[in-house]
Amino acid sequence: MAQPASTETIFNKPKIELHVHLDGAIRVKTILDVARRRGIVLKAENEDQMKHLCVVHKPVKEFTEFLDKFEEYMHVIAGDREAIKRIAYEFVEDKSKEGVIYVEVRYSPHFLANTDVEPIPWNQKEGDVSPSDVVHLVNQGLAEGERDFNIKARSILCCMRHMPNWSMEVVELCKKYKDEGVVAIDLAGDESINCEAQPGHRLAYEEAVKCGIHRTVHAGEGGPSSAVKEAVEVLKAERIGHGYNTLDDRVLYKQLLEQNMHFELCPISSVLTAACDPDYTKNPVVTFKNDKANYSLNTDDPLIFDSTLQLDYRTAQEYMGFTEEEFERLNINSAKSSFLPEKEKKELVNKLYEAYSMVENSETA
Ligand SMILES: O=c1[nH]cnc2c1ncn2[C@@H]1O[C@H](CO)[C@@H](O)[C@H]1O
Repeated sequence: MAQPASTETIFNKPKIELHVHLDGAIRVKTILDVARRRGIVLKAENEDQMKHLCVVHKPVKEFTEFLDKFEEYMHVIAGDREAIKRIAYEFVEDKSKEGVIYVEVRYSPHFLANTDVEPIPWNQKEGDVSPSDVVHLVNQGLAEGERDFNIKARSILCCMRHMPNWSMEVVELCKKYKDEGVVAIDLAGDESINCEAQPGHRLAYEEAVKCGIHRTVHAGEGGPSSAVKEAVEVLKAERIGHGYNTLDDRVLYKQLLEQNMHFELCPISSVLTAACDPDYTKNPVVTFKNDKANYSLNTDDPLIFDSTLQLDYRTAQEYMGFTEEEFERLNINSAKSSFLPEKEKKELVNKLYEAYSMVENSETA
């Protein structure tokens, strides 16, 4: 994989990030600290060794090879109240250092729980941290981070493709914690195993529509364009996670461009998960940009890709022809496509106009 040559800071201005997994954005040091405190023996003794276990350096052969990386460390954090709160807090600090002023972070509450979850994930013993406790702990960590680092952080709860039985609980948690910063539901995991959404997912998304919970869906990343169509038409997705393979269906793509559908694009992730061609100049992100689509640029899983938002922006600039103007345009579109209530969204958009010294103009996007 080509690595950008320059080290200068690209687009050193306020940014929005809409697609990043909390459990794919944990500090390596934190994994080691928590393992030590809990007496969990890892295959790694230091940060370098741990990084070696968690990081995908070149495009994987199978998407599952990427998802398997989570197995290296999730059992360390899951079921531990202090650790769950800590990763959320540290996440906000890391994002503030990257110049992000608004972030929507996503995770599966079930993946971090050790009770009231069937099956209990990561070979954990039963404990006392339920999916609901997880959401409350993450909310606390994010709120403390917001206060200390002066950025706004909201969260999205993930259903998992292979666990349709969890999805109704996920939407119930979205409802329960609406006032604590949970803004939407997502469907993540391996699309290729289970491309058509199971009834459990469909029912959860119907409930989300009914209750005014915002919706995004991972689709058209490893899966085909039909998964994107289903996400939009059946699951009523308001944004698409990744969506690269939408481009295979020109009619659908044109329709989504006309609808101003927001695509949550993740350049480095798209190459390392082998969703896209390893040659960045041929990446679908270039087409979305050239067509002036509505999209965001995101890290997805910075721990696993050993990346930062800066690296995604630099890659976009060096290999995909991104300009300062395009970075501004896409961030304004990202703010407009955020799942914030209208008033807060407007404030966020205005903050960007101000930071970019632009006059508000509804034609800009
Ligand atoms: O790029 C991705 N595509 C699909 N699923 C993903 C991706 N990155 C992470 N996860 C999955 O979402 C879960 C909740 O955060 C993660 O545990 C991982 O299994």
